[in-house]
Amino acid sequence: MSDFDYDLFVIGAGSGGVRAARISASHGARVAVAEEHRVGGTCVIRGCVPKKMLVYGSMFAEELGHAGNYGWTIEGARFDWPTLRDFVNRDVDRLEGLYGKTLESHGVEVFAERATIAGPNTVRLASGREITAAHILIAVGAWPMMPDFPGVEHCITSNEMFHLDQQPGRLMVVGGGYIAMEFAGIFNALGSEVSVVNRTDRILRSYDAQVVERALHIMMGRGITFHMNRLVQSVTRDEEAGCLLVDLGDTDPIPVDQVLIAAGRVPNSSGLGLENAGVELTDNGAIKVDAHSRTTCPTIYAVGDVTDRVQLTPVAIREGHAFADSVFGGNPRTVGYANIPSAVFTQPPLAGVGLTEEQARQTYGSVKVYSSDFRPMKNIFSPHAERGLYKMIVEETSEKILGIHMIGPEAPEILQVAAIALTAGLTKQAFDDTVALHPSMAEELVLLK
Ligand SMILES: Cc1cc2nc3c(=O)[nH]c(=O)nc-3n(C[C@H](O)[C@H](O)[C@H](O)COP(=O)(O)OP(=O)(O)OC[C@H]3O[C@@H](n4cnc5c(N)ncnc54)[C@H](O)[C@@H]3O)c2cc1C
Ligand SMILES: NC(=O)c1ccc[n+]([C@@H]2O[C@H](COP(=O)([O-])OP(=O)(O)OC[C@H]3O[C@@H](n4cnc5c(N)ncnc54)[C@H](O)[C@@H]3O)[C@@H](O)[C@H]2O)c1
Repeated sequence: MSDFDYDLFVIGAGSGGVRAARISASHGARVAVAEEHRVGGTCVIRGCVPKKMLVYGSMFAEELGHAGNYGWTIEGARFDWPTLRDFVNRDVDRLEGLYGKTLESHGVEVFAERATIAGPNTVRLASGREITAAHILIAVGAWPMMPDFPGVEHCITSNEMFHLDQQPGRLMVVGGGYIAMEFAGIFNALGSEVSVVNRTDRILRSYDAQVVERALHIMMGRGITFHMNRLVQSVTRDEEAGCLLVDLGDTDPIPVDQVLIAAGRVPNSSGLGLENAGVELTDNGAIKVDAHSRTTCPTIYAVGDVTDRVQLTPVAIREGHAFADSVFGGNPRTVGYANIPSAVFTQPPLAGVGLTEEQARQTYGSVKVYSSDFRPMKNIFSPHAERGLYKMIVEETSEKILGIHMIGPEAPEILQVAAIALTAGLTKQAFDDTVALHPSMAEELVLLK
């Protein structure tokens, strides 16, 4: 029995922290967790899960819009934001309960308050109580970055989007990344007038340029307005008109009802008392870690968004699991960051794994690109004549697959399975040898030319 109160104290009960706590406990460690907000963290409470549910809710608009072509008459269809919002938030409550139960059933003690580092083996709770642990894991996530312009206090972040009293009639989204595009898609589908302000002429920078070009074309076709190469100069509240006025510098101020800032998320590392244990930060405020997620203090580890390696839930979970296996399971291991699949849940969604065409050309000089540009059967009945695009980038001689990128209905579902091909190091031939499943959209992947 050690002299410490616990073998492990986890700060933050989000994706990384909950997994690390549960697995460490199952390896026999005595574990406690502090959570200052709600168990589940960003993904469950105000990220992936409620976001995806809003996407599902908003997709009814399109289905209902072309249901008539399939012979359905739907009378009196109308959308009510509070109903969707409350439904989603009830499910978030349910999931929060399940996460809490999982921790409880593994014997993990939960402190529902903020914790900071008081020393290499000591945390201090907001109540003032100090607790000691042989190891401390920092899993406090990231927080929305707010740009510095006059009136930014009138703007909201993705955190507030899940609790809006009313659906904004006019929504302006600032940023061109995942969060910006997903919320633009949701509220466009729900009938809001949506505009996007992006500081460059490129959105979704980490995705394949040709796929992104298609996404942009489709989003504009669906009525989203893009103000490219612009920065918000100021936001003022027009009390009389009951709206916000956004100044982009070169036009008359644009009246909107809400401004969503989606300009990236910064590691949640400030005010954590890291200096009390010699835990160092990188230049952008991320906690410095080695391949085993160990910080510059040997007893303190960090996983997930606070380390700013890849800000995705499955990555935080893997890092938390590898930490627990390494420190308490007698199985030291690291996380592989190659070929992480990801998706943007726009409408239609896009998804990708491996190198984009530009990255592959930069790395290999010359590569082969196979593609399929097709009209999904589902869209034949739709008012949108939108086309899907699938791309496979392969090494020139061996035809080993370097990347797969796609836009079209259900792209994330299809890409998750296709990503296995990169992990397994397959070549294009393996796809050619696979019989098509007809009629499906996924069959385009084994018919690429
Ligand atoms: C709108 C949105 C949509 C997203 N969609 C996706 C998606 O579709 N797919 C995907 O893979 N990823 C998505 N993400 C990213 C994903 O949510 C994060 O990568 C993931 O949650 C990171 O997990 P984490 O454990 O590092 O931190 P978090 O899940 O953020 O957990 C950190 C926890 O620590 C708590 N905390 C912070 N400081 C303290 C303290 N001092 N004391 C006690 N508790 C503290 C916080 O309250 C929080 O609960 C999305 C994010 C957002 C914002
Ligand atoms: N589907 C998913 O997997 C998903 C969904 C949402 C979020 N996430 C994760 O959360 C992270 C954060 O999402 P995000 O969309 O906030 O970040 P992001 O990094 O994807 O995009 C940030 C955007 O903000 C712009 N920007 C930066 N500074 C700005 C400024 N001062 N003014 C105006 N624009 C500015 C950038 O050019 C970029 O377009 C993502 O990196 C991602 O890993 C994932």
